[in-house]
Amino acid sequence: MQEGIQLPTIVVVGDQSSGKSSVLESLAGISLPRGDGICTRVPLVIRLQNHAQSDSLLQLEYLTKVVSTDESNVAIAINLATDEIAGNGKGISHTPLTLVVKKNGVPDLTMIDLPGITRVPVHGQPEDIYEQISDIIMEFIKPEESIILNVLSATVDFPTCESIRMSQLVDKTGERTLAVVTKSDKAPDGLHEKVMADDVKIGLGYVCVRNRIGDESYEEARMKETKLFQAHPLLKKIDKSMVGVPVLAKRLVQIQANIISKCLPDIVKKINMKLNANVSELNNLPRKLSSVAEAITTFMRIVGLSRESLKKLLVRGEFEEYPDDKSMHCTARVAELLDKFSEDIKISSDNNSFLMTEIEVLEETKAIALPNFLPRSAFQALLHLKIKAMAEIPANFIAKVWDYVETVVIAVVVHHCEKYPQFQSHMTVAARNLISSVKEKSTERVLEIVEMEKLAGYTCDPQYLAEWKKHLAYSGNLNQNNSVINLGFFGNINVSHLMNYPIGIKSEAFDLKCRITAYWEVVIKRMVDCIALQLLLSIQRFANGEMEAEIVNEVMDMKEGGIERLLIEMPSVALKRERLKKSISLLKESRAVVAKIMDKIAVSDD
Ligand SMILES: Nc1nc2c(ncn2[C@@H]2O[C@H](COP(=O)(O)OP(=O)(O)OP(=O)(O)O)[C@@H](O)[C@H]2O)c(=O)[nH]1
Repeated sequence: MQEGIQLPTIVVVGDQSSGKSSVLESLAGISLPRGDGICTRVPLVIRLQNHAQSDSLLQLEYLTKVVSTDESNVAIAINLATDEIAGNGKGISHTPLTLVVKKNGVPDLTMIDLPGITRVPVHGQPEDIYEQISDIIMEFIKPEESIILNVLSATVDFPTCESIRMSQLVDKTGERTLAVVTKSDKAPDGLHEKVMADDVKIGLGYVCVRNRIGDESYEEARMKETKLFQAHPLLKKIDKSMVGVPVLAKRLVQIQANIISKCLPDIVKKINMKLNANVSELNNLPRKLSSVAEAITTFMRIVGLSRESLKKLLVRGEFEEYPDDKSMHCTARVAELLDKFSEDIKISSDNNSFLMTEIEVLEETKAIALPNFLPRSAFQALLHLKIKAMAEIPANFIAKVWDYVETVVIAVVVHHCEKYPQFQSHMTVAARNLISSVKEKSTERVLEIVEMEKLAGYTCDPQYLAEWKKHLAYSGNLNQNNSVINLGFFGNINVSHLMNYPIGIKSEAFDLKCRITAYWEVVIKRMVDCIALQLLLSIQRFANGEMEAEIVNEVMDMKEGGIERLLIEMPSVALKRERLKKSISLLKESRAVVAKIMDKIAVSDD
């Protein structure tokens, strides 16, 4: 039950003061707290065990305590324990109190006494006392394994009993409900008829009793009970199989044996399930490291595994460790980022009207010189403008790539540290530090590449001259008077805004445009190739060794306590391990006990 496995139990329910505790007292032959107000304020589990010695042994178990007591003090001890669990007032609690009674002659029974149901709160009780008690009762009578012992006072009309209404909610046909009618001595009139009519559908039948009254001894009470049902003119009509505490004890032992044997296979299944779940949870718990040597070996193994995974993902493009997680397929994702980068550079252009930027540049670079020479500085100025327009794109691309690599590295590290969370934070810190410095270096190199392009227009690629000539071939069309003219590579262009410019300026500007256009193609290709190779190199260096070295430095850092600090386990994990170990040993023990019982049943069935 401690492990949340429902065991078959006999749950005693009844309206307030119906005589529940008195019935249990009669069965156990010991005094329990009795009274006319609310007495039972917490679930009281009474475990009766017949034992051979004449001395009885009584023990109370609650919260984390085990308290020994004896027959004369048990009622007081129960009241004190109840006060401790539910407070001194009239409050109630779900926390159970267990009373173990080992006594000669008692039936082997385990029963749970629950607070009596009352609609009206008595002085000092919370307004919602009915709901609180109903909740407790429902919790215990709902499981199919529970047998409901419904205690009804002979003095009341059974259909009006709250306890009947509640047990009917969970056991409509009454097949797991047994009724005990108390106070038969107080209301003998019509009792025979009442139990025979069975208006409230009690599947397991009725047993009428007369409990101990006042200071009577149990023996005295039993004798008076026997006499009552034998001699009373009205009560003697009730069948003898339906009267008296001894009959009740016998019926309960029988019912308990039946439900236990019916529920055992299911209980075994539940124990096994719980056991398996706990064992696998224990196996999955972070491992405990007991020595520095073990910590170093484990650490180096994790570092090695992480490096291997990163090489596969970042360099070799092998994704068998993450077949379904596309975000971890790095070579492909980085290639996509590179494609996007190359697109972004290509579309970065100025917003001026056709040829206007070139004309403005020519205006500003004119000098006292021959007119048919294109000034070199004009091309240079135009090149600078183009580079300025795209200057941020390469650095942003590098940042994006390394941010992405960081998420992959962290995921890999976290995965390999799953069972050793004490390594995780150190490794992720090291990875982040390293990536940030690699990112910085990488950005510097890329900015250098951009800077280089500003130095001078140069290429040995023959494509430049070929493309320039191809574009320039349409230069003659600038002489046309049409507002839209065909300019080959540039398409059909509306040139009405150029009408007032002399043809010489227009031709020079177009020549400049053809040159820069042909050259820009070369620049983009060169830049993308160069940045891509540079990136590949830094990723490779990172995956091949830099990362490992950084992590080892971070973890071995003597100032921070070195590798020893990894031996310290998280308290929550240690607690969980302890709890699981305890639970596993308890479940194994229970499994052995249940197996023994089932063997006994099998033998007796044979
Ligand atoms: N005459 C007579 N009185 C009884 C009998 N059974 C119980 N009583 C009395 O009825 C009163 C209530 O009995 P309890 O056993 O305390 O009832 P309970 O249902 O356990 O009470 P709560 O747990 O407080 O709801 C006590 O004073 C008992 O002595 C009986 O068979 N005959």
